[in-house]
Amino acid sequence: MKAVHFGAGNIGRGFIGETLAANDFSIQFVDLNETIINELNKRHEYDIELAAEGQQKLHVANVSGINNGKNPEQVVDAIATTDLVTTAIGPKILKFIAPLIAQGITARKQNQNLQKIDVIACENMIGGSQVLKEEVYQHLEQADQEFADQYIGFPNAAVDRIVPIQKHDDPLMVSVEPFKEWVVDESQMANPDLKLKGVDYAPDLEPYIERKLFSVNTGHATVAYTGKTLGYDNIGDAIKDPKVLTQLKGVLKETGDLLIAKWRFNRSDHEAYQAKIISRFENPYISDSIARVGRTPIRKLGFDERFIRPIREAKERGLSYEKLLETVGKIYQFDEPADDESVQLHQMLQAKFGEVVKKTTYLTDEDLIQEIAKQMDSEFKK
Ligand SMILES: NC(=O)c1ccc[n+]([C@@H]2O[C@H](COP(=O)([O-])OP(=O)(O)OC[C@H]3O[C@@H](n4cnc5c(N)ncnc54)[C@H](O)[C@@H]3O)[C@@H](O)[C@H]2O)c1
Ligand SMILES: O=P(O)(O)OC[C@@H](O)[C@@H](O)[C@H](O)[C@H](O)CO
Repeated sequence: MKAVHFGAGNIGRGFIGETLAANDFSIQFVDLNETIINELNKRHEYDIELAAEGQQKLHVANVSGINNGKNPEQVVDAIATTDLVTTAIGPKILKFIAPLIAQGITARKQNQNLQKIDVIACENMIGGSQVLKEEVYQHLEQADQEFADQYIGFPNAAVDRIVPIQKHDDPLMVSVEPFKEWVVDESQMANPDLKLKGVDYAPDLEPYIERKLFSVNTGHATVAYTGKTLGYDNIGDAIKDPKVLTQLKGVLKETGDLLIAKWRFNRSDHEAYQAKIISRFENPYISDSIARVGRTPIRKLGFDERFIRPIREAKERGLSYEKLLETVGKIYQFDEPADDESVQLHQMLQAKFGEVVKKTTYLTDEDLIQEIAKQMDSEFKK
């Protein structure tokens, strides 16, 4: 079996690669990073280290790389004959790889390749694969869209494993936490016969992606933004501060109450899920920077993202969202000169806070906009 995977970065090599290799796939990684691509083509293998006692090593073999900046035609050829396409490249990058995926689909039609395949976006976002589908369809003629409707699936997915930024002499080596969870929406698959071991298939992904995004990622971002305002640089140090831990627990209580009300999760199971998340953030074998976890703050303030969506839905249901709101106020203070969105956000702060809230969150609820603006004001006065 063959897979084409876009994004040979942390989660790409550290989780998707591991899973595909364990299912006997050969993997063609697509990336712009010349060093990584050259190493993949030189060695055709790499190691993963588990960030836990014993630091067990896992081996991934049968891999190669394509630089899509230099050899886009090789990516099209690879998609034309592959059994699966996956991505872990970042939500904002999906639209840039969509033309290549579209050309690959067109090539499959021209070659009369009627094997059904799925394209799975493994990004931290709601509806990632369907968003990618919309981008891909913009580059397909009507007849090619009809072909894709029949033979290409775009099932949404939720992927959970903490993989920090890597610092090793070996550029392919990747250290990952032992925990991992990958769930795919079975109802959206074109080829449901191809099931991977190590992946869960759900009839409806929404409860799983919301539980993951609004627990792991809302919680993680809360540690990052609260920790940053208190002068910390990494997650492990920040979470040791009782103020950060209290804020995290407060936020998880609010998203937990919402998730339980909305999806009927069992409360004690959900509390165990939350406790596990806190212990994962405390993992002493991982050094994860606040710069990484807080990256792209404007994206994280999005309408359907990890803070604004639970706030909107908690408000609709008359549930508390006070701690979420407090954390949102801190996001606007996130100052990371190497992060383009952080720099942009700071430039936006010249305008009235209400205007900044509208531009970043796309909220139209005036009361909520003013609540957030007031929170920003009080955070900036601290
Ligand atoms: N790291 C984690 O803990 C984790 C866990 C779950 C999900 N995710 C999600 O996975 C995605 C990737 O995150 P990551 O942490 O692995 O990031 P990363 O920066 O380590 O990896 C992204 C890779 O994409 C490549 N890339 C960027 N633009 C490209 C382009 N136009 N064409 C080809 N390659 C390009 C980069 O060179 C990089 O190797 C994000 O959506 C993230 O939210 C990350
Ligand atoms: O990747 P982001 O920027 O959406 O979020 C940063 C981290 O919270 C995230 O990468 C987590 O480590 C990951 O989602 C854990 O599964």
